[in-house]
Order: sequence, then C-alpha cells, then structure tokens
Amino acid sequence: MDIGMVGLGRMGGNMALRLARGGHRVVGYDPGATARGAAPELETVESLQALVEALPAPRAVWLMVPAGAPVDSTLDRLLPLLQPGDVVVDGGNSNYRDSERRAARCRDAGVHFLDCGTSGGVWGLQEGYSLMVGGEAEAVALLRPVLETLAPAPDRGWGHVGPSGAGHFTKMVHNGIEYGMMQAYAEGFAIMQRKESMALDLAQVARIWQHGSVVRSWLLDLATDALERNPTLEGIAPYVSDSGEGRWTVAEAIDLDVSAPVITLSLLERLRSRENDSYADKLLAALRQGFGGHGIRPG
Ligand SMILES: O=C(O)[C@H](O)[C@@H](O)[C@H](O)[C@H](O)COP(=O)(O)O
Repeated sequence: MDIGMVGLGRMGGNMALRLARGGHRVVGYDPGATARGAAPELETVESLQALVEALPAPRAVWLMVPAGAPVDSTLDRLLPLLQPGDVVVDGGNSNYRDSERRAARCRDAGVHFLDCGTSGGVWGLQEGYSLMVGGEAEAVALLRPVLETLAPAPDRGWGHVGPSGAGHFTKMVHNGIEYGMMQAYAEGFAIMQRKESMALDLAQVARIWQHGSVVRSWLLDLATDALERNPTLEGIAPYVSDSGEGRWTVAEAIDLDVSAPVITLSLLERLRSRENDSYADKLLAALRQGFGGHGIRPG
C-alpha cells in the first residue's frame, strides 16, 4: 500500500526501508532534513504538503518524530492537510495520555489516530518490529498491510491491543520491564566481575547462559556481544540516560496502587549513575560522623 513516513531518523528511516523492501510505496519526509536520500527504495519529498499530495485517499501517514512537542507541532501542520477518513499513526515513544488527547483531537477532524508502541531499535530493519497498536479497529484494518510488513512475521509480533492510548500504554510498561531486566543483568555481571579471586570470563558465562538457561534473552545476547567486544567496558562512562518511559511506568504503578519495586529501583539506579559528586552522600557521611564520631573520607 502507499504510506507516508514523517521522520527518517534511526527508527523512521529503517522502518521506511523495511516497508519499501516489503513492496510498499513509501513517501518519506524528514522535518529535520536528515532524509536518507541515498536509499534508492525511498521516495522523499521536501514538505508535509508534498507528502500528503503524493498519497492516495484514504491517506496513511506514519509519524516517527521525537516524543513530546514535535508530535503536536507535526499534527498542527498535518491535520489541516488531511481529509476525513485518513489515518495518522504515532509510532514513537509518546506518553499514552498525550496519545489519548491527540486521538480525540484527530477524531474531531474526522481523522483516525493510531498510537503504536514500537520496539526493536536499530535491529528492527532486519528482524522486524514488535508493534502494539491502540485505536479504532477500522483504522487498524486499513493499516494491516503495513503492520504485517513491519512486524517480524505477518501473523505475529503485532496486534491491536485496545482503544486509543493502549498502544503507548503497553509500550510504556514494556520499557519499564526492559529497565528491570537490564538492571538485573548489570548487577549480576557486576557481582561476578568483583569476584576477582575466580577471574571469571564474563563473556564465556554469558555465552553459556545464552543456550538453555532460564535467563537467556535478547538482552543477554546483546550483553554477550558487548562483553566479547570489550570485556572491561573500557571507554564507557558509568552514566545511564533515560527517555521517560521508566518514569511514566513508575508514576502509573503508584497511581494504580501497584507495588513495582524492581522497575522503580532500576529507574532510581539510572538517576544514581549520573551523580558523581553526591550531596546526599556527603550529608550522610557528615551525619554519621556527627552522631557516632565515625571518620569521614576527605574529598
Ligand atoms: O523497545 C525498544 O526498542 C526500546 O525500548 C526503545 O524504544 C527505547 O525507548 C530506547 O531505546 C531507550 O529508552 P530509555 O532511554 O528510556 O532507556
């Protein structure tokens, strides 16, 4: 089918390519002008207007722009160009409450809005993406050919999970789980690395666990590659960023009265990783000295 792809960065560019290679006609536009003009499979245009004009009705336009304000500003410019019956998909890591709001806004204009949680990262081009779609069934049916091509296989790795917001809600929880799993691997390997008397080959242990072990997973495969390439993790600062999904998961857990200690602590560990001159730790040391006369390490 014909589809417009807005945003041709790491995710959008690869998704556009996977679709083009899967036999779809993809018209790409990148607001940041990082268009992959070099990829011969992609037809790129210079404006949203040109993108809309290049598509037959009902139009399908997939947004892969950074979450937050860029999605709203793209919608501001895109909606007046669309017609009732057209479909907009937000495939980025948007907050699900924003997606509920955007769906209502599109509905007022007669345009369908689908929120699609997209997992797979840079590997999605070859492996396919895991896609969680929220919105109206009618719009999902229109997008089915595209979803079947983006997914690892037409009949699996994607699904209509619920009403507007449900796609990004499930992706948010997916990422919360991702935080917890990553943290558990990181801690386990740190314990083994500290056991200097055994001089364990951590890449070897990871390789063993990849086969038959209860904790085998794609994240473990990535850990194995990382440890094989760089066993001491030299050149990597112990600083872990986040893009918001873990925070939203923790906030949602609290709102719903769900105890989610592992996800919460893995988020806090990321925050902790960014403190290399902790005021809180200095105060702790000062208090301990205050009440117990314990020594402090001069800094
Ligand atoms: O499933 C995925 O493909 C990932 O979860 C991806 O969507 C993720 O958002 C970023 O790679 C990093 O997220 P953080 O910056 O929050 O770690």
